[in-house]
Amino acid sequence: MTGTAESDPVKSASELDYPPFSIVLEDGRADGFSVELMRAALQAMNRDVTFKTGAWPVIKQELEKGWLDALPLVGRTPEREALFDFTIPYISLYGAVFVRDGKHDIANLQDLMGLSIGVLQGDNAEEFLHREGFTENIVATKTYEEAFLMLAGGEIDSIVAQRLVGLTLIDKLGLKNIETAIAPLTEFKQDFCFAVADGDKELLALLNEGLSLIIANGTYDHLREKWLGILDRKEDERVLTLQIATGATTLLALIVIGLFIYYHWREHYNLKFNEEKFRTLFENMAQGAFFQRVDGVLIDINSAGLKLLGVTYDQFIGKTSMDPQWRVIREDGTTIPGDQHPSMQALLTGKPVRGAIVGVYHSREKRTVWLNITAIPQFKPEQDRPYQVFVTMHDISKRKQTEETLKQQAIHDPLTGLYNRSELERRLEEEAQRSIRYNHELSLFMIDIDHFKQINDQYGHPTGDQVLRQLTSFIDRNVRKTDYAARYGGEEFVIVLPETPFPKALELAERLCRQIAGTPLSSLENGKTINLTISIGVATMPEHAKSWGDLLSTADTALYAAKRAGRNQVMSA
Ligand SMILES: Nc1nc2c(ncn2[C@@H]2O[C@H](COP(=O)(O)OP(=O)(O)OP(=O)(O)O)[C@@H](O)[C@H]2O)c(=O)[nH]1
Repeated sequence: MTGTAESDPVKSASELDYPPFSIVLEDGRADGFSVELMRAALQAMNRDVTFKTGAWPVIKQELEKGWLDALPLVGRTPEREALFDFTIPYISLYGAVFVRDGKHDIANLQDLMGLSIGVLQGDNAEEFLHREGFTENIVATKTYEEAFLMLAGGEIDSIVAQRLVGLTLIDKLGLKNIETAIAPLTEFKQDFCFAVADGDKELLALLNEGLSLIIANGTYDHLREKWLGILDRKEDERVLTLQIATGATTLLALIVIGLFIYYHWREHYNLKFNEEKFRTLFENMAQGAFFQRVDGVLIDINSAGLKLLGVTYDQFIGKTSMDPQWRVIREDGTTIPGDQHPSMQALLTGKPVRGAIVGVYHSREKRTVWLNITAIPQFKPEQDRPYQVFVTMHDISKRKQTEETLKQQAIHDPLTGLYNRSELERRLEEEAQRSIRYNHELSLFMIDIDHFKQINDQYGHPTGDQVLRQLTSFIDRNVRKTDYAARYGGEEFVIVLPETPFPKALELAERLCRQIAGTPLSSLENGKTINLTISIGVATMPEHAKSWGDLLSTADTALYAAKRAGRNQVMSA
C-alpha cells in the first residue's frame, strides 16, 4: 500500500455529489452507502480508513498517482481496468434517461440523437455515451446536481445517470417536472466496486475479505436498507401516484395486488441477489475461508480453503474440529485439541479470535501449512450465542520458512553447519545447570588443529575450509547422539559430552586424537593428501569446574598445555 505501514489508516476519498453512494455532509464529512460500506469492510478487518473529499476527476487521478490507497465507488469499466484493481462488485445498477415531464417520444437510446444530454464530467455515463457513438451535444457538468437543475430549467433536454442517483437528486432538489424516460437503461449497467491503486494486492484482499465478512454478518443488508431502501420504495410510490393521476383508478385494485406480488418477488430477489453476490465473493476470496456451525460441524468452504487444507469438499463438509484428519499444531509444535481450535474458541466464547497462528498438516503435499487464522462468530438478531463462525485462513508458510531459516542461520556456523559460539554458550549454560541439579558429570573437549596456518599457506584457504568440513564430519561420526559439537573459533572446536565421567571422556579424546593422526585426509579438491593432527584439552564438571565458564576456560588451559607439550596429544585440567 502506497508507502503506508500495515497499521496506518487506509487513505480514501469520497466524491462530492453521487448520492446516495458518496456524498459530503454540511460539516464537510464524507458519507453515503459506498463510504459507509468501505468503512465497515475495513473495520471488520481491524483497519481504519480516512476519507477526504474531492471532485471525481481529481480523486480518480489521485488514486491513479498512488496518493490515495483506495476509492469506495468506482464503476468497473474496461478503460479503468488498466488503471486500478477492483474488488468484487458490491452492487450492480442500471442507468436511466431523465427528461422533463411530458416528453414521451424517447423509447430507446437512439432517440437521444440530436438532443442535448447532461452527464457528470468523467463519469461512467460520459464514457458510456462515447462508446455508444454520442460525440456531440454532451453537456458535461461538474456535478449531477448542476445537470438536473439545467434539465429542470429547460437548458438541456435529457440526462443519462444512474437511476438511483437521479432519483435521489430529484428528491433532494424538490424537482417536480422531471421523469425517467428509459429506466432501466439496460445497455448502461454499472458494477460498482472498491478500487485500489494498480497492483496493491494486499489491500485488495483486505477489502474483498472485509466485504465478505459484512455481507455474511448482515451489515451490508443494514447499510443497503439505510441508504437505498427508502429510495426503492419512493420509486414504487411514484409509479403508483402516476397511475392514479392518469385516471386509471379502476386499476387500483390490480395495482395493489401487483405491488403486493412485486414486494414479495423483490424480497425474494434481493435475498437471492445477496446470496449470489456473497457466493461470488466467498468463492473468489484470495484467502481460504469456511463456516462452522455452533455444534462444530463444518458447513461450507471456498476453493482457496480446500487448496490450503489439501482436502476435497467431501472430506471437509460435515466433519467437526474433533475429526482425526486434522493435525493442528501451535508454533511450539504441540498439538491443539479439536475443542481448542481458533474457530471453536470463537464459538465457545462468542468473541472473535484474530491472528491465531496454527500449523495444519497438508495431507496431499505431506507438509505442514502455516496459517494465520481469524474466526468471527456470527449472531442472529437479539441472540447472545453465536449460531456459526466465519473463519478466514491466510497462508503464512513462506514467512514461517524464512523465519526458520533465519533462526537456523543465527545459531549455526555457515562453513561447517555446527552450532556457533553463542549457541554453544547458551546450550552449555543449560547443560551445566542440569548437571548441577541432577549431580551428573559433564565433560567438554576443546580441540584445536595443529599448524593449521601451514595448511592454509601451503594449499590455500579453500583447501583449509575443506579440511575444517572434513574434521566436522569426522567428529559427527565419532561422538554419541547426545554429544554435540560447536565451532568455537577459526580452527577451534568444542565438543560437549553430557553425563560423561572424566575417565570416559579422556578415553574418547585419546581415541579421537589417535584416529585423526592415523587417517590422512584425502579426497581434497587439490588431489593432495594431508596429514592432520589435533590437540585436545579435556575438563569435567564438577571435578575441574563449578560453572560452564570455568569448564570452558579449564579445557582451554589444558589445550594450550597440550600445544606446549608438542601438539597431537590430549591434556586435562
Ligand atoms: N581456511 C580457513 N582457515 C581459517 C579459518 N578460520 C581461521 N583460519 C586460519 O586458522 C589459522 C590459525 O592459525 P594459528 O592460530 O597460528 O594456529 P595454528 O597454525 O593452527 O597453530 P597451532 O594452533 O599453534 O598448532 C590461521 O591461519 C587462520 O587464518 C577458516 O574459516 N578457514
